Amino acid sequence: MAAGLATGMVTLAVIADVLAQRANTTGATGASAWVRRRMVVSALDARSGAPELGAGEVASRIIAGGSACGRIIPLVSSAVRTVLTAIAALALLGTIDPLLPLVLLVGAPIGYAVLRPFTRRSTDASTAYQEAQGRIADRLVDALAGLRTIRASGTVDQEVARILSPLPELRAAGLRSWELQRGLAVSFGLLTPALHVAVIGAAGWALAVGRISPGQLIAAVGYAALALGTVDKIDIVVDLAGIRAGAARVVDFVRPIRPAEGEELLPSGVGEIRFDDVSVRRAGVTVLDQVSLRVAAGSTVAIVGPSGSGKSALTGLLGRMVEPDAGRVLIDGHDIAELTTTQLRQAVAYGFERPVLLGQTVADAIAYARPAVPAVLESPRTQNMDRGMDVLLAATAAHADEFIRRLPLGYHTPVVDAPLSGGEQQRLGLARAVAQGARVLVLDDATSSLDTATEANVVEALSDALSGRTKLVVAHRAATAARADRVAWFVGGRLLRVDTHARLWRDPSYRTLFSPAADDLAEDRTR
Ligand SMILES: Nc1ncnc2c1ncn2[C@@H]1O[C@H](COP(=O)(O)OP(=O)(O)OP(=O)(O)O)[C@@H](O)[C@H]1O
Repeated sequence: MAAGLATGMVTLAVIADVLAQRANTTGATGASAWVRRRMVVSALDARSGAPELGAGEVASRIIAGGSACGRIIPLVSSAVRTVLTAIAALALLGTIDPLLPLVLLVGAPIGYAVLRPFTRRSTDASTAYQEAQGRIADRLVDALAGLRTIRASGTVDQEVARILSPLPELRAAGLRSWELQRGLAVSFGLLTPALHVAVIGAAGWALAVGRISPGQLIAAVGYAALALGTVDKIDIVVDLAGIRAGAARVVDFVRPIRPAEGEELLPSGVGEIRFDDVSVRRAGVTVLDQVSLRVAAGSTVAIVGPSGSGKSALTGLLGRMVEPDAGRVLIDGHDIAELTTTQLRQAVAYGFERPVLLGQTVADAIAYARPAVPAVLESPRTQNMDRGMDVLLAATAAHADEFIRRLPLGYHTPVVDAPLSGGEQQRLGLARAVAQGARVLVLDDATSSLDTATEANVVEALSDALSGRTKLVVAHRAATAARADRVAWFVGGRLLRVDTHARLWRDPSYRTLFSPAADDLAEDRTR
């Protein structure tokens, strides 16, 4: 009976071995690809609610977390194989004399007592190691983003020291891991031969008293070696600690995304916006406090306020880049929390102060956020023609067409090869927002790099191209606020007043929001 059990166990171990080989190839790569994909989505999609981390930390979590999760399947199959082999060896020992496996099992509580603190401490050391790695990556990414400042300030050495300052923590965590592993190897290195000697002793005694034959003694020595061979697989436990640390950093990052995605289009609408009693709190700070604001369809509302008053938070709510802690945001009566990404992109377009241009060519960068027309409705050829026309019209509206045509390959110039000034980048960002064709346009300081004359031209051309669309414009220049139908004035996250620029201008504290040069211009316009 025990021999049958042992044969079954050995067979299972062989099957587990075969499965492990497969798991190593397909399962592991598939699992890490799946986890990395989920992490990338979480990193890019504001709706995931993933913690806001630095770019380097995100990259390091995606790399380490993905590989940790990919190692889980082979590790589990290897652990199963090891346990089955041990059980089979113990069963075979039992067929010789039931006393012999009992001698070996005496070592089990000792092994457990050594392993338990090891896994906890080793996981802590792996976490500390991965955190230090993330901090270094974060600082490096920051420094690369500010390369011009570092070079201009001549602070390369200082930056190198700052980037590498977590190195001692990294080293300490690495050393701690090695020390723990060494300690474990020593403990098991002593335990294994001690148990082997104990089994041989017990088998020798059994031979002496006539319980077993000399042949069985030789077999018992072999089975005991087989059972104890599994103890040598402590690298499984070491690996497990690293995987636990990496997986914890994945679980913390990957959250379910809501709502369900779909391609259903938003029913047509005029672009009325309503912020209903919206509050936003971040890190214990009230960024927006019970804000209620209605923006009539087709109108332009300027958002003004001192630095840090919540202007970007308010505009970020519309594109769900900022999630409200209380209240609702509605576009044409639809709660934006319920919209799919496609519907939201159909409804809201952004022009940023420092737009990042994504896409291969300049034309791609302009068409980047333009929703694709479902293929069933239009042929690829018509789609290409429409795209080309939309790009051209958008570039013209943003006063970008002229400088784009001067680029080496015009609209086909690769973005990386396009030498663009800050103002030109802003105009491409505006063109991208126009090409998106959304009913609501948010301009967050999107014309700040343009000189006053160019800004006036761009704004005029944009109002023609975007007439009828609702606009929310973060304004730092009085001239921009003066052009809006109404101005929403924010102070410390609260909406202080909503009125026309001309009426607000009578308030001296309102005038202090704008620079004196712009004041003169605005005053001229309001007269
Ligand atoms: N994720 C966050 N964690 C902590 N504080 C935040 C967060 N986001 C915004 N804040 C704080 O909320 C306040 C409002 O920020 P916001 O960017 O909306 O201001 P703003 O009016 O657009 O300022 P500026 O004109 O300088 O761009 C600031 O004090 C900012 O530090």
